[in-house]
Amino acid sequence: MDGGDYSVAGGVEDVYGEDAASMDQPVTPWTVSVASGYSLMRDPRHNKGLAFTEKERDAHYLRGLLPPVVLTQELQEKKLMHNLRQYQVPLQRYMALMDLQERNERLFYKLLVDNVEELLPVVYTPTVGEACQKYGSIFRRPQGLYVSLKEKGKILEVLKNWPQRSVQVIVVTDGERILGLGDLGCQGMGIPVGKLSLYTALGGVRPSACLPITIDVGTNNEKLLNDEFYIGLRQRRATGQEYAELLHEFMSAVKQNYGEKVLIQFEDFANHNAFELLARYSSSHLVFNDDIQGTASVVLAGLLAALRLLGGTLADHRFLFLGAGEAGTGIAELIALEMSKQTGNPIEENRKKIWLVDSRGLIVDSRKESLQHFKKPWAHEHEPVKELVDAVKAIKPTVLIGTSGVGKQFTKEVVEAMAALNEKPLIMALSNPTSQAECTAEEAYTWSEGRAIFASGSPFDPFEYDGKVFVPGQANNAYIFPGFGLGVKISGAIRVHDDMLLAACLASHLPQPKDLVKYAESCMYSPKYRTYR
Ligand SMILES: O=C([O-])CC(=O)C(=O)O
Ligand SMILES: [Mg+2]
Repeated sequence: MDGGDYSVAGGVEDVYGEDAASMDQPVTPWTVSVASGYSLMRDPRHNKGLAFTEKERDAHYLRGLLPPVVLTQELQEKKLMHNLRQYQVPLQRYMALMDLQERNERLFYKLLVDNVEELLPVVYTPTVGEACQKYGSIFRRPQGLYVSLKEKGKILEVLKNWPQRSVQVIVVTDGERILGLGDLGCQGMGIPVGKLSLYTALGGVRPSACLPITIDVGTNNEKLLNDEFYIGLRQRRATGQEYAELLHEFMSAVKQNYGEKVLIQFEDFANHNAFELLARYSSSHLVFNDDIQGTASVVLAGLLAALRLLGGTLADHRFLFLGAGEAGTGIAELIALEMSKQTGNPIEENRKKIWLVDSRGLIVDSRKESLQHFKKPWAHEHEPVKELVDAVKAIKPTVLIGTSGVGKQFTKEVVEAMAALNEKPLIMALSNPTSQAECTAEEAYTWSEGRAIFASGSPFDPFEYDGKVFVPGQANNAYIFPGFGLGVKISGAIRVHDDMLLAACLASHLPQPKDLVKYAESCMYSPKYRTYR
């Protein structure tokens, strides 16, 4: 396939001329009719602000609606970055960026693409967590689609209210476990919105193909239930059959409305629903659970990279997790699977090298009866151990991974125990946002006397210890889902398999990807302004 062949496998045709593939051709700024004048300026998808050219101002009835100057997109970008940097409070930057997204979508993505490192922590973790907590107060224009219990029996109609027809990726949450912050109910919407902005900025999936959805079945968060600015249903969470029926109607309606090939990313569901939803719909829909599968791929990729520093193969190491939910068991299982690929040993054997601690202590066989099903494969033979630090001393792991959603659990004692056992202890504090990280970068480096290899879910600044600068790694599923999603879309896949996740962590093992890269690029959205005829 050469660069000029843009036939797309996944039913992902560039109807609105948004992709790099059609950059050189002028386009008609379609809304329902041709947008012009005032309405063109108010349409975030087509608005260019002061960058409308003289010709466009004449042709599209914009004369007088704008001051005389014509700016380049680059100058607009420079101005906006300057303005953003004036805000000291991250939430103010978040709100300014959301305003920009609603005003001038291409400029928003231009900023995001050109300043990823600086803006990722604003539109995404950790600031998005605070935004969700305060969503009711900072709420301006609604983003995404809200499906609540009120819409039961009418979900297909709700989907049809969404203005875009060519949706390719849906990120959906029910808000029950937003990052490590717990149940934020309907205010979880910030998460699908943030995730999908990365689908566009990092994965090149065009904005019109992205649909953020929040399913509101109530909340058990008392604070929100009593908050006069809360935006969701003011009732406790529906569970059991009522919950399952709403989700089933939703999943069926999505397939009916958007077809077999729409990618549905489950995000921040509570453990008790996440595993079940993934199992239930993975054979009938193109579904992907970011917290289970996305996190697992990124962490495995990180481990494989870290092995170059640690030495040995995966199977030579012992792993201890704090947290046995979606992320913990997802990562553990993918590690075991990769060990099997490498050694040929049965997966049951490999699981024995991986130990998990939950809120009740080390997961051991004597607890098996009372364990939730996703924890059972990790119940190995051992006497009960209550405290993490004792589990470290008993199991002697080379790798310690935090996925507990609870901050400050890797205490000085725990890190010191890891450092006493290992020349280079590998410590991953993956819970988000920063407040929930099991330890900070500074703590990991200091308490291990500069010997730890450290990665976290939320970003930490480089840290200087004993005259040496340590740059922490970030192991966040943001490093995989946008590219993974793009790959799924352009390959036309209709189901997600574990092998695809392994392939995503081992991308350097793929055959020469020269033409594939060209092809992928041609399918990717470009935030540069288009010329309007
Ligand atoms: O959103 C993030 O930063 C990573 C993630 O999926 C989570 O913490 O649930
Ligand atoms: Mg998540």
